[in-house]
Amino acid sequence: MFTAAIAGASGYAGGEILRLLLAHPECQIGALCASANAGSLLGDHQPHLPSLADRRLEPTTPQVLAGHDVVFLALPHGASAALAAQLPQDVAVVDCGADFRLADPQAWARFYDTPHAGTWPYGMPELVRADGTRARDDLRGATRIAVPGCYPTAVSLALAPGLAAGVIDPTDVVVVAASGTSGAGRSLKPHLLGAEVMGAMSPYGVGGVHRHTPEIVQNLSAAAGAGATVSFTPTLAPMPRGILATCTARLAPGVAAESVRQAWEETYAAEPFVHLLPQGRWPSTGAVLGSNCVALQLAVDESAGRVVVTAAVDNLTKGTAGAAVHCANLALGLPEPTGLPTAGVAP
Ligand SMILES: NC(=O)C1=CN([C@@H]2O[C@H](COP(=O)(O)OP(=O)(O)OC[C@H]3O[C@@H](n4cnc5c(N)ncnc54)[C@H](OP(=O)(O)O)[C@@H]3O)[C@@H](O)[C@H]2O)C=CC1
Ligand SMILES: CC(=O)N[C@@H](CCC(=O)OP(=O)(O)O)C(=O)O
Repeated sequence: MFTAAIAGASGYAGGEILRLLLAHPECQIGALCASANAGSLLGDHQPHLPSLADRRLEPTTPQVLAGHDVVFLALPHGASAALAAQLPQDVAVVDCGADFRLADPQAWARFYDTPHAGTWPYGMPELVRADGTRARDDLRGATRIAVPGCYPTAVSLALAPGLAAGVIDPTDVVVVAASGTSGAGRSLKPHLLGAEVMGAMSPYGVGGVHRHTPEIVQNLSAAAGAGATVSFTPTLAPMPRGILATCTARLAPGVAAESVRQAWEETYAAEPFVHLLPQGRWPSTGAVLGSNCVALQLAVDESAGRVVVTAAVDNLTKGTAGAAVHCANLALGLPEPTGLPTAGVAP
């Protein structure tokens, strides 16, 4: 058994971590923390978690969080570093924010307005790298882990196999992805007013300025073993959760179209949470809601000379909380799939 504290328990990511931990056979849920909402009941914020409704939220302090085996941080960017620095090194800290995801301080400075906090092992276990290792190799027994962003999860798992196998060109990657509105968190944002979001799709962060761009570049470069160039355009879709990423890359010279799929089949054959769908069936956000899986499909567009890979994830499950629990399992030496759902909620 392990004990877990959750900072950010009143938010979307914190709520999803709690939903998963309630079904985790090895977890005992400890302190639940918030900021402005400290003192209120969890049931005021997470009505879908009735068994925890009467738990009172505590202030987010190192004293409250220490004394647990695992601390999940689901806080706004910039809030994790000071807190983590005051937690004992033997506590496994799993951070859902961006603070420790990027290795390059200059890339951080171009996209974020807080000082670069540092770099922790990157919590995308299935990510394959050019040297054949996977990111999980850095996560077993780790006590500090940076959980990936939701778009980088979909895009990196979609393209890494082809890059690592050299069948697609890392210098010409184009991604357009649609996200549900929960990706933006719970706090009020004018562009997310219901009347404006419902019934409309719109792009944002256009022109290479979205802060997930350097994280995607970092992952695709690690997979390719060479610098990747990525044009990434996010769009907002009228749905509460889910991401559908359409990723295309130029077919590498001399690669036969019919040999392309093999790279994905071999990379993910033994991965419980990455599903390359049978040929002809395409991913849908509706099929992965509440599940810790990414669904993938690919096709070769021979007239354009490009490989098209589509990925669907639930931004709050595989895209955040599921990855966080998966990482905690690795940190604690538990079987990786413990407590994690592969079944979604449909329709
Ligand atoms: N939503 C998503 O799909 C994804 C989110 N993430 C990351 O997870 C983190 C949380 O996101 P999300 O749950 O969506 O955000 P929310 O806005 O829904 O929740 C934020 C939580 O953090 C608490 N909080 C705010 N400021 C502080 C502070 N200074 N100190 C302590 N606690 C604080 C809030 O408490 P209170 O209610 O008291 O204000 C609330 O519990 C972010 O870093 C986000 O980038 C990562 C991938 C995907
Ligand atoms: C729809 C929407 O607004 N999505 C968020 C992504 C949230 C997320 O995954 O990422 P972080 O952990 O890096 O914040 C955005 O585009 O900023």
